[in-house]
Amino acid sequence: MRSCRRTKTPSFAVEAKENQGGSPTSTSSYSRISDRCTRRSMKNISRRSETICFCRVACRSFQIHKLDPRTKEERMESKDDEIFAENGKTEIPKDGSVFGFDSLHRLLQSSLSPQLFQEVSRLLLGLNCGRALDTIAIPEPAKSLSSKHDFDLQAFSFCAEKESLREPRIVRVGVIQNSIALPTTAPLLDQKRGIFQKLTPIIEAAGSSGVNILCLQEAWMMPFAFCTREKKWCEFSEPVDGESTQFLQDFARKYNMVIISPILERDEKHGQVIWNTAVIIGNHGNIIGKHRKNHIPRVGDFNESTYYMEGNTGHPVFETAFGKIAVNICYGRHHPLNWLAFGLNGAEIVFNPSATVGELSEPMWPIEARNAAIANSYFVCSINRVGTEIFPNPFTSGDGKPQHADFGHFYGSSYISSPDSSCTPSLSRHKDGLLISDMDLNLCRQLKDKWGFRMTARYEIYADLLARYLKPDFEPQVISDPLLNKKTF
Ligand SMILES: NC(=O)NCCC(=O)O
Repeated sequence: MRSCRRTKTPSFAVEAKENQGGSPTSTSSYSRISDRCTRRSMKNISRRSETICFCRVACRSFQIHKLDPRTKEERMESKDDEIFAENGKTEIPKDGSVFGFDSLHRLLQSSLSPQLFQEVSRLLLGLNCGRALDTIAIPEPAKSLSSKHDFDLQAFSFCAEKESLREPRIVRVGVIQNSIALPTTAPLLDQKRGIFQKLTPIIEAAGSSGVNILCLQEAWMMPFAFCTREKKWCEFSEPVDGESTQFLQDFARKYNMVIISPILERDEKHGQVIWNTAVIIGNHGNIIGKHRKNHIPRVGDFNESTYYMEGNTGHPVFETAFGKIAVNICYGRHHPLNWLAFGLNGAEIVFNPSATVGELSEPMWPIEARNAAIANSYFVCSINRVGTEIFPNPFTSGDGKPQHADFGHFYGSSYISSPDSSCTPSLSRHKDGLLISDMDLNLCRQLKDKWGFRMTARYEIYADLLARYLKPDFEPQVISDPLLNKKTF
């Protein structure tokens, strides 16, 4: 078991700050306030003190502080010309970044004074055991893999209170987000092998950092071609013990690591039926079991029901060497009962491997998994793929949009939520990444004891409602105001 120590100035944090140009604030930084910014901020604020305060925050948001790597002096670049076009409208960067930053968190870190950033982070990410999450020092081999192969690498640690009768149960979890390796026009086998090759250094980084449980993104071994409705993409499907599983089994054995591998599954024993499945590979390289996605999207270009069936594996929890885990695949995150069922079966960590795009779901992304972690007293690891995948033939989805050849931007932003409502910052919005987190699983029971959600849940009244609701003669319990349809004057 790892010990859960609080380090004062983790070297990784300092480095990350330098990389992001997060230099300390000086008052002179505020003096370069652009006319445009001043006009904009003054428009709606009348009181002088408020105006100054607002200007400072707003204008710093559009100025980028960078440390010159040679002189270590602060350079400041104004970004507002890049952000606002002539007509005053924002231009969304095509690369998927947040105006040149990997994430909103990093934009804020670079733009706010350290004190403001600390308070903003507290409000956005919450506190774990009353404190901001610690970063953990990442081993050198992983750091050099991340610089060589240009993937985002972040690591945090969730603590629990010390208990008198139980030892801490700290596990190290890793999640990987990635873009595809080759264009969707390349031969299918090359595409799949290209992804294997791309993922190898990221998985190596996880293994060499001592990750105990690693999860990849939904259908990681193929482009997310389900928008097209073309049947040729079915060729990517594999049996549970197929090539992709074998590829990962080697890493599981090498690093004594449980690996969750979400694939497109072909069930050769049942008439070639296709499923969206997570294979759970044990830390000895054995296959512990599988879970098939329960809820299939019927939204936008997510035409997934053309390809695979609604899962028939229930809500299994897999008892592994490192804890009880479950997998709620992508669209299942919109279904609170799906989350609940994994919790009722005793999950301590639920992984949510996903593939979703900005226009559709980005405002929901930071909320749903975090809410599930709180409501069910378990950890949730949310993973989303990255990049824009362009397909050879344009398609439509009956929603009035002109034909197009891509889903839109998969916005990455993988993150981890804790039952105490705190969460990590998210990985990059546009780059591959590995997010590592230590978590003391004792926190799950501690939160159950604190909030008593299980004890106050009143499942019987909901079981009764659901049983009635499922009957064809169900009548909703609505009590109408008797005066509704009467004239009262
Ligand atoms: N892969 C998948 O189920 N996507 C649906 C879109 C969403 O849930 O955001």
